[in-house]
This record gives sequence, C-alpha cells and structure tokens, in this order.
Amino acid sequence: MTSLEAHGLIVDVPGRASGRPLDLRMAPGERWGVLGPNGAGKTTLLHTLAGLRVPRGGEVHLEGRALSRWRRREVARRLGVVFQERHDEFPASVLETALIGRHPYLSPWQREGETDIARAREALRHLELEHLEDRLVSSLSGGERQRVSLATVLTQAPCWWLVDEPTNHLDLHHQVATMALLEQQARQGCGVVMCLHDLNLAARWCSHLLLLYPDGEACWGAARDMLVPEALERLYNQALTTVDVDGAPVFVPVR
Ligand SMILES: Nc1ncnc2c1ncn2[C@@H]1O[C@H](COP(=O)(O)OP(=O)(O)OP(=O)(O)O)[C@@H](O)[C@H]1O
Repeated sequence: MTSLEAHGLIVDVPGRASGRPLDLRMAPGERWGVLGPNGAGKTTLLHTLAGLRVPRGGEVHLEGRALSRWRRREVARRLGVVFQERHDEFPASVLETALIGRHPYLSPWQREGETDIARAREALRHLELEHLEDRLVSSLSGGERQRVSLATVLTQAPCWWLVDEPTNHLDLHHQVATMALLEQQARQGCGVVMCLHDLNLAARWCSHLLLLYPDGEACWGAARDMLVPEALERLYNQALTTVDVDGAPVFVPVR
C-alpha cells in the first residue's frame, strides 16, 4: 500500500494563520492537482509532503507510517520531486543529471551500472532529450531543463511524483506530453501530486483537486466536484466564464 496521507496537517507558511488542517488520503492511481493563487502555499505543501519541510502541525504518512520515521534513502526511492526552482549551474551533462535519479539505489561510492545508464537513456528518450545527453544542463533552454528534471524523476522511478508546476516553460506539445506522462505513471500505479496554475490543465488531467486559499482555508475532493466556477472565482479573485469543449469545462478569465 503506497498511500500518501495528511493527518491534521498544517503547512508552515510563515506569517500566516494555520487555517484548516488537511486530512486527506491520496491513493495510487490518483492525480491530485493543487490550485491556489500566488503565495497560497502550494510549493510549501509539496515540500512538506516530500518531508523537506517540517509542518506546523500534524503529520504526513507514507505507506501508513509517519514520514519523519522513514530513512531519507527509503523516502527517496518512493517520492520523486520536480522542483519549481532549480540551481543546476553545477557543470553536469544531461545524462549525468538524469542518473542522479539512480542515487537512492546506489551505495555512496558506487558508480552507476549499465542498467542505470539504460534507464536514464530511456527516460531521456521519453522526454525527447536523447540528442542532448552530452550537453551541459546549464546550456539548455528553460523548457529543456524542465524536461531534464522530469527525466531525472522518471529515471528514479518513484511511487509518488510530487511536481511543482509540471508545465513550467513548456511549449504546448510538451505540456500535453508531460501531462500524458504523469497520467501514464498514474495508470501504472503511481500517485501524482502537482501544483498547477492552469485551471484547464487541471480540469483535463487531474482526478482530484485541492484548493488552497490565501488565508489557509482549503477544500479538496474529486475534480468534478471541485470545478465549481463560483469557488474558482473566489479562489483566484477573478471572474471566469465557462465554456464546454467536448463535454469538459474550459475556464476563461473575463476581462
Ligand atoms: N523561507 C521563507 N521565509 C518567509 N516567507 C516564506 C518562506 N518560504 C515561503 N514563504 C512565503 O510563504 C508563502 C507561500 O509560499 P509558496 O511558495 O508555498 O506559495 P505558492 O502557492 O507556491 O506560490 P506561487 O504560485 O507564487 O508559486 C509566500 O507568501 C512566501 O513568500
């Protein structure tokens, strides 16, 4: 059982009231979208779920056990994180960077083997990066770097994907390809939690949504129950108009 659960979780957003504690269970196969305006705490929540930030209250449970009781290495085999901010000025090639995804499986001074390299190359192929494997990551475009981050987590093969704005910097084709990759991972039994700014990507690709309001209030549930125009307008403090495209809602901001 590889569920990821929040038990009375209060994310520690500096200077903000605690708001509503999060009590939710995310199951394998589910794709959770975290929505909210700038500064609502989406990234802070993602980092808390990854065990990289201590919550103000409550606990995160992985496979039924508090995350704080796991060894980091074991967590790293199960949780893969795609960060919004990257500091990859360290001179590493695309292939070397993807291979970082194998580190949780290797002992400290063990070199990557042929199987690890084959996995990394397969991930680079999946992200359409195979022609760039020898390039320094620091020389890549923003969208290419984003795809290297996704390829690194694909190489890691975690049970849970925690992704901060998966489509950051990506063109339309790669946005759809990335959401399809996350959907495929979920179909294969992974869980996905992703912070999103694009309501329409959330409506199209998420099975569940968690709405985070700036005052710490929150609500969550099946995506079809959460995509209520009035709730979304309040979330973003922005009037929306809704149109139907192929039976799915598309939200357009009103000028
Ligand atoms: N180390 C810190 N010190 C002070 N304030 C912080 C710190 N980390 C985060 N914050 C504040 O906490 C709030 C939540 O930040 P967070 O990055 O989680 O928001 P977000 O919902 O992901 O925003 P965005 O949509 O802009 O990415 C912000 O107001 C941010 O300025």
